[in-house]
Amino acid sequence: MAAAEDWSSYGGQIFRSRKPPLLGSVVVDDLEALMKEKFKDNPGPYNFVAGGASTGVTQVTNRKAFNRWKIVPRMLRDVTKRDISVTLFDRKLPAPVAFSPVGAQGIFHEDGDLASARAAGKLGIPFSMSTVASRSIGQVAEACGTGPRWFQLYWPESDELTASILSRAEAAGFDVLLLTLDTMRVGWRPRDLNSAYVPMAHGYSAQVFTADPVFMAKNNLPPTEEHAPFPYNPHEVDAAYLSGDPAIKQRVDLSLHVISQMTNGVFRSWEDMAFVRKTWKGPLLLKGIQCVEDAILAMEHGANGIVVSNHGGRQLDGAIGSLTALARICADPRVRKAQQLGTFTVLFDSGVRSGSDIIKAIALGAQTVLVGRPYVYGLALGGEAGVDAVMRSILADLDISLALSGYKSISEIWHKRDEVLVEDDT
Ligand SMILES: Cc1cc2nc3c(=O)[nH]c(=O)nc-3n(C[C@H](O)[C@H](O)[C@H](O)COP(=O)(O)O)c2cc1C
Ligand SMILES: O=C(O)C(=O)c1ccccc1
Repeated sequence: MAAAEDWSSYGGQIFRSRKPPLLGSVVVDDLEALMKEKFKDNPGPYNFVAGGASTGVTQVTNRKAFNRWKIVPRMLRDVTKRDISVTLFDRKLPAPVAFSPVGAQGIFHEDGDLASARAAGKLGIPFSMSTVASRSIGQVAEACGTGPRWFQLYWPESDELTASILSRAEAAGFDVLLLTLDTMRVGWRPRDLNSAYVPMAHGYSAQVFTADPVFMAKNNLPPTEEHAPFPYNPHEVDAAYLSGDPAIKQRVDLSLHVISQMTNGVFRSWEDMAFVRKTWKGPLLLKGIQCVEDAILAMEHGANGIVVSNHGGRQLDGAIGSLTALARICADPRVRKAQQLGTFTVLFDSGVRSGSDIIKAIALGAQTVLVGRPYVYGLALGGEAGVDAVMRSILADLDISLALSGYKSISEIWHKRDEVLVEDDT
């Protein structure tokens, strides 16, 4: 592992360069607006990433939940030397930060998932590859380089297919599995409905499957590493499909078969978990947990941890804010004890945008947070370099915020919840 980076120096580099930051702003909301502008003639991909479920209230609640807690900074403490690294599953990570799994990245940039995986790998931050990625398992694994590789599973109906995907992910060096539970069917998303656009229907999220021998054998085809092109125009894809263009027709039809395998409205049960637990030997985390009872059930069914998440407010509208759920789950003495013993790991996502957000999540009991939309805006605006810029900004903000709070390390924050935070929703 390289010498610890001084993440806080990122701002100084910008000032010395006398040039605005790479993407024009280091503010996530600005990047969202810049992406909207860039995609104004083809708004589907922007609507897809920026939108939430139904009225959008849970997406807003996720952000508001952070405001319910405030950090109480301490002065005159020796925090010149700090360490924002953490250890997860016996591996040292540079920061308590990972990439959330995001499907269909090929709709945002020509390099798709490869750009994000390369940026993650060079930073040494875990990249979570989605089941509905736009590139194959082998391609993403290579792009991660020496960085940690996590794999996210949307649970296929066929056990044979599940076993095939998991064994290929393991063979490609993915060593942590996130099993997403909150998307047995995709939520009601008005923005996607209004633009009549989802990437699945255009063949941008089937590459894990089209490279899979079991899936392709069921369709009487050989596995392929090919992927859909960029730039693309969904109207051209539709027109080609309707006119019977055989290549496009095959891509879209296979993509529809993928949907019929998962996110298809067939809901699984806790009993079904035994198969995934038996099939995946490494750490297994359940993504989408929002209450204490389900965290305990996760433990009882042999999961090694959870990702407290509401999918960035994209699934159940009106759901509890994810940070509020985190606080309730980690206040439970059984969860806390298992975390301390190292037998259960609690990660968090949905709404993380800044360094202070990360400090709050850690103080409330998360061991690492995942970041979703912010890096996608970086990808859409600047490919690999754009993703790198977004993540470096968040890490710099985290390191500086840790110092200004008067703490030296992430574990100090984790152990001192009552000292670090006060409840105050002004
Ligand atoms: C465009 C997009 C695609 C996503 N695709 C997946 C996916 O394939 N699998 C998954 O488990 N979660 C997926 N998510 C949810 C993220 O993993 C994560 O839970 C969420 O984005 C976190 O909230 P944030 O965007 O506010 O950081 C997706 C989110 C977005 C924005
Ligand atoms: O949009 C999502 O949140 C998501 O999980 C997904 C589902 C299918 C394809 C791409 C992304």
